[in-house]
Amino acid sequence: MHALDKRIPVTIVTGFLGSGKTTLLNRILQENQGLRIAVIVNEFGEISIDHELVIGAKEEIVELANGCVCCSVRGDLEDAVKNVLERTPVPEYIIVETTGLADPRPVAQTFLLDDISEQVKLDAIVTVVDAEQFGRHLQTSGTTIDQIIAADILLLNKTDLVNDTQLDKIEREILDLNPASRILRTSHAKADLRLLLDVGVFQLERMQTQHHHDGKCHDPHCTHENHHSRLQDEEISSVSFRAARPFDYEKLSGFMENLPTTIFRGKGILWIDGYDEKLIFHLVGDRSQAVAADPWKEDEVRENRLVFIGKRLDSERIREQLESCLV
Ligand SMILES: Nc1nc2c(ncn2[C@@H]2O[C@H](COP(=O)(O)OP(=O)(O)OP(=O)(O)O)[C@@H](O)[C@H]2O)c(=O)[nH]1
Repeated sequence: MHALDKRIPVTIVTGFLGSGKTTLLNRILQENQGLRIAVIVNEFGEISIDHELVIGAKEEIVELANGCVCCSVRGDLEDAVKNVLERTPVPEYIIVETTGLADPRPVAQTFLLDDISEQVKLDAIVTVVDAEQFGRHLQTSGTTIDQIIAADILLLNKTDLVNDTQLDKIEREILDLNPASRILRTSHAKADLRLLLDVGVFQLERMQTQHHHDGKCHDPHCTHENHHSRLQDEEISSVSFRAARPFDYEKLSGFMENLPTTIFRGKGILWIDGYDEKLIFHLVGDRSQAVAADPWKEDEVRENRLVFIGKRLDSERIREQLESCLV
């Protein structure tokens, strides 16, 4: 901590869907066990899943399950920050993980409000970039560009999935958009946390001078409607599915192998017939992964929770198909 400034540092972690934000968050929580970190997560979609995917420090997590992504989150975020500041003992550090579809700048504005900035100082906006999906993400959503432009620090993540030539090319593209950003290359978000936390690199000027590339939302107090309609322009939506019965493994595998290509992110906590463990499911682009987690606890109500995010999704059809995979 800087000796003269006693305010609590805040890091905003942003980055497109599936880029590795929660992976980074878990790394920070695991490696910084001595530090009292409060975490505020905000996710896209009505079903809360992220909460469970963040390891440890559960009681320190405040979740903003607002179903939408955006600017209107500021009111909720303000409340969440105030709530965190009222805790005893007060946290020594705050991390906010935005949804993959959020422009981090309105989130950052919250920390510049007078009553909050007395106690809290914005340390850095950290943007996680998925090196493998970078090109696709740029095409999918203008938000990717917003997130890169807003970054003080960029984590070029998933370096294990692409070669050095590709990484150099992405780095050049990033620097074209944001020449002042610091870029750290990482695999599984393994960054040196000394370069990431409490580094004091947030630049107010960046927020004031650089505006949206698409001509929308120039006002820092931009409205929910504004951002919401932008998502509609981009036709991005989410489909949530919840069921109190288990999935049949074979049927579900068949469904997952034939997902529409317009889905670019999926995640879920799965209850599979015959398995005692929860299965954590991730889909990013066309790469999917299912990992066994802790067993269901005896007093825990078993259920399936899944969310898919993509463009022009036929939600009825996806729900029907999932329904037919249940036992
Ligand atoms: N191969 C590889 N996989 C990674 C890396 N980082 C994260 N992943 C995987 O990518 C998937 C998504 O990671 P998350 O950390 O959940 O991504 P996120 O940005 O929090 O996702 P959203 O909350 O949906 O925006 C998971 O399956 C991770 O295990 C990496 O560097 N390499």
